[in-house]
Amino acid sequence: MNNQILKLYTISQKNNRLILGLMSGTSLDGLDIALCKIKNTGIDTQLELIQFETIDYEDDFRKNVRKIFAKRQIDQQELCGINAYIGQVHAELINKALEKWNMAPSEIDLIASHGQTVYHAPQILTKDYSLPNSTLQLGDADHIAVKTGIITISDFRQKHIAAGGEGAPLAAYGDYLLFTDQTENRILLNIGGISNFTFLPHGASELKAFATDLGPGNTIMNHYMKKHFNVEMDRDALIASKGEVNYELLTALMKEEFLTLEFPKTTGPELFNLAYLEELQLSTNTGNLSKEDVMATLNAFSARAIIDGILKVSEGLDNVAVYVSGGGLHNPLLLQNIKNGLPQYKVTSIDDIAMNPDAKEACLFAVLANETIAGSPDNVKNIKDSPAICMGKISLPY
Ligand SMILES: Nc1ncnc2c1ncn2[C@@H]1O[C@H](COP(=O)(O)OP(=O)(O)OP(=O)(O)O)[C@@H](O)[C@H]1O
Ligand SMILES: CC(=O)N[C@H]1[C@@H]2OC[C@@H](O2)[C@@H](O)[C@@H]1O[C@H](C)C(=O)O
Repeated sequence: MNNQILKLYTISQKNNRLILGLMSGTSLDGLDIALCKIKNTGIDTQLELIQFETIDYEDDFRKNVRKIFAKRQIDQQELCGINAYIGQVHAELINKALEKWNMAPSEIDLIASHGQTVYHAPQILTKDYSLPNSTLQLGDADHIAVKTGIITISDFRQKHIAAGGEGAPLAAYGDYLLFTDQTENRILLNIGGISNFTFLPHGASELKAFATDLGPGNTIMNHYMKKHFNVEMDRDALIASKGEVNYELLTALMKEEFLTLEFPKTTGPELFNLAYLEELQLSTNTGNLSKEDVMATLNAFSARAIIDGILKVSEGLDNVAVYVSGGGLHNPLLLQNIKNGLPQYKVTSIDDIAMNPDAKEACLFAVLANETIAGSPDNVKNIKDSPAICMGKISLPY
């Protein structure tokens, strides 16, 4: 027997597993690395975050990925190279983190690697029904396994699509296992590049859990800041706070068909991008707005799409709490706009239920890998409109 298969078997039998969850989101800010100690599987899963680090990407990395990111026309040679390149860079960043934490690769049981989404193409976005739902995450895990010496589980989204899903959001699986409460109806809102939530009805409810994307989180704001101020984000909403919302433009932004579709649904920067904004500025004659006013309007747009989604899912329910994670939590104006639209609910950081808001997505991939190795599809059969499956591919280092 290949000794790596034996090792994998041994890991699957362990009581506790040390799993490094990796997330590289659509904001391209950095690689989130969460070292998780995971005990048990299914609804008995217990996760302890041992270490967490976001290692910022170098500008060269962003430049390379942006050559193909969310673009319909690209150079195939670059696509091919960038797949290997991301795998190599991620492996280097993992080794750097382990060194910083004074840990040897042999102490880690598994890596759970999300990879870098470069294109997301569910049929509801493409409207091309001759091709199936599809999504592409790069950063080949064989590079990660070989360069770190750690067995790596990766590419989680393909099986979701193969089994009938859109490949996202996958957060429902981990959220359901970790955060379902017996009495509280929970909405776990994540504001990354794209905003999404997992709805977790309380334990005795007839309703089922599900996750859905809502609309733009930070993505259009980031792209606008890059183009007009050559920075990656509107840090602390300093620019948006100086502007005023333009309601004509906001109304036009809110008319996008995606926002009216039933849950669950997924989207990406393929739809919510600068071209989307610029077209609507033309059609509403708001091309001459100040940059501050545009940013204030974009901030209000992200908040409005989130508020509408939350109001829709929570209609008629009591004891509802909203727990926020992702980078958008650090945008004070965005959070205030969301709170203003939901005065009836408690809206707080997911820190309140013992999860680091910046580490959450990386931890969720560690939970998915834990299920792949030691769990069962039966553990996640109660999630609405999501196939009951364990996901991910296995890369062996030797
Ligand atoms: N201090 C801050 N002020 C304003 N915005 C911030 C701040 N800190 C983080 N952000 C926003 O959060 C973004 C990063 O969020 P996060 O890492 O959750 O996104 P992601 O994981 O890349 O996205 P996704 O979940 O959609 O894949 C930044 O690009 C920025 O827009
Ligand atoms: C295709 C893809 O990478 N989607 C991401 C993205 O970032 C947020 C939102 O869009 C969500 O659908 C998803 O990530 C989270 C982790 C998910 O799958 O739940």
